[in-house]
Amino acid sequence: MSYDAVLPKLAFLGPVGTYTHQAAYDRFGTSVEYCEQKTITDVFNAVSSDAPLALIPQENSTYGAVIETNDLLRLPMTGKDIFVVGETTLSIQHCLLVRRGVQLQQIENVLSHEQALGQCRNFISTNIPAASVVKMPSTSAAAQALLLPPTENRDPFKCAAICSSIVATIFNGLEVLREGIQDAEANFTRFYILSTTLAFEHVPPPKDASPKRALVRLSSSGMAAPGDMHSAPTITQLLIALKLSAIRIDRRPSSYLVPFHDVYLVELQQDLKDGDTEKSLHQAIKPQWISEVKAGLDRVKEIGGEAILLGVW
Ligand SMILES: O=C(O)C(=O)Cc1ccccc1
Repeated sequence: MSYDAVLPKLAFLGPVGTYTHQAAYDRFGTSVEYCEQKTITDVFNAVSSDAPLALIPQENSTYGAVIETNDLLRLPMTGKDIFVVGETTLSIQHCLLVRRGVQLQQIENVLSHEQALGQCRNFISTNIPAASVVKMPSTSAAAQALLLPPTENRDPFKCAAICSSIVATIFNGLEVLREGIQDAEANFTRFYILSTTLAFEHVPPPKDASPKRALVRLSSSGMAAPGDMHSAPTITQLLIALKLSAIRIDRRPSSYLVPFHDVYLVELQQDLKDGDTEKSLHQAIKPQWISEVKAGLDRVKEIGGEAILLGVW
């Protein structure tokens, strides 16, 4: 009789060696089956009853929001339940990776994920100013592209990838030319853990306890025509009605055909109340926090706003 447990599947931005993969492994270790996806959108779309967990990058401490992630979260998730059920942060040190033997002065193209290219802007403009930057779906995919045969458009012996130094140990034939090339010494990326239900059980607790958080999507009513925008609730009115502490706000254009009609992705954090200690907050019961957030969303709806719960952790 076999006691092998069937592990839940976790979708991540692949191939192996991406920062998303490392962040996922730091949190989930061997408790899940890892399923690599080509893009952040593919990761999002992979979340299903077959793969109930996923990890996607959400923001970087130097380059800011991951737009692709915010744009996936801003759309009403019609017909599909995907919730943010946790967050995890990774310290990021980028390296410049090349085909073995390639020198800095030979590099004409620098390939990487948009975030990594943005986090190394000063390094590129100071050290390889003539190089063009090429956006790739992930840092590891950029490294893998260096191993492809030369084409009319791209000679891998004139290219470099920005990625984690771990990638040099995964793919043969590549070497690290420079290390620690990110513009800021302290460089962190925060990832969202996604799941099919708000109360998915297989998320290991974070190493450091943190207060309860939630992610909500707020907007004025999408039915407002351009002329009616003045009567629609403002972001200040929406936040006042919510009556919960907002710790981050990202603004993106809404999917409605009203120019400059925006949605706000608002991260909330549970407040300390009389008698609460930091410790009790960390141990706070999730259903109670969910009720507090839902009551806030109801208050937003009462003043004519749209409010949707995107996650609780
Ligand atoms: O491409 C990767 O490795 C990712 O996981 C996305 C990313 C890129 C750069 C910094 C953080 C996350």
